[in-house]
Amino acid sequence: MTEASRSPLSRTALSVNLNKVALVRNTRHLGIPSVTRAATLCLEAGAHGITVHPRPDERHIRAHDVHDLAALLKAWPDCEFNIEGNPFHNLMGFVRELRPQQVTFVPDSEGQFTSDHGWSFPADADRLRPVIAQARELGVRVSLFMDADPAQMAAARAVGADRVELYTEPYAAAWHTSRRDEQLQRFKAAAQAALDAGLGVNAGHDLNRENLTAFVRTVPGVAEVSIGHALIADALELGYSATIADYNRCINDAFAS
Ligand SMILES: CC(=O)[C@@H](O)[C@H](O)COP(=O)(O)O
Ligand SMILES: NCC(=O)COP(=O)(O)O
Repeated sequence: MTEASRSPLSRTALSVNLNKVALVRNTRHLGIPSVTRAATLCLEAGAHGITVHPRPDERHIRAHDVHDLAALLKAWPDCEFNIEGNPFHNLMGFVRELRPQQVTFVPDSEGQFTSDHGWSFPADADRLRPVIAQARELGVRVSLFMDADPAQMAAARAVGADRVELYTEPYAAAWHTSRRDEQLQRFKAAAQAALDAGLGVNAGHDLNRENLTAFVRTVPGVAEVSIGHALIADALELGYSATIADYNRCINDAFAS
């Protein structure tokens, strides 16, 4: 995969979350499926980045995976490494040591089943400000995981964040219901408020091949989507190459006139 054949980054970047590859790997002591092999195949197929969420209980991504992926991504200078997690648990050590291109702060508790809400302002402002400053001083872009609430975006900017990641599960859950359009409008308003506040916009959680095109078409300025659960499930059936090609098609369809 050359820079010329990768979808141009002026469009929405696809960052592949590899948590679920590690989850399967961890059920045996055989090292398969390999997280680094999965990353290589996804990047070769045209993904723009790799995301991991090393939870404190190491149920899926383990500390060595984060180090291995950081080393691997050095060979892919046009691609980004995005590490997600709670900056008040285990995340900042990875940030200081590995300096990924992006870190996404997520307000999960230890042992949380999966991410299900964003930061809340003004409640979280004072504790977030110093950790955001630390990461940015290390040259790491900071994205805050946020519910799609337009009223929260200026506060996210005021604490120093570069981007927000809109938590898309409510949109994905509404996809097969009459609330789909209402959710799309809600995310559109939140993204516009973020852009107006000077923030970049990322999005993720339960995005899939059904709901991705409408999201990227309707919600303004989405710089990056991070997708794991559905994408890895698709890859079990289609293989990584065909799966990444189809997710990039979903994104490109959003920009087709
Ligand atoms: C922040 C976010 O939405 C994802 O990282 C999601 O939490 C995936 O984590 P799991 O794979 O552990 O569900
Ligand atoms: N930030 C969201 C992410 O990385 C993947 O979420 P999901 O697609 O596994 O729900």
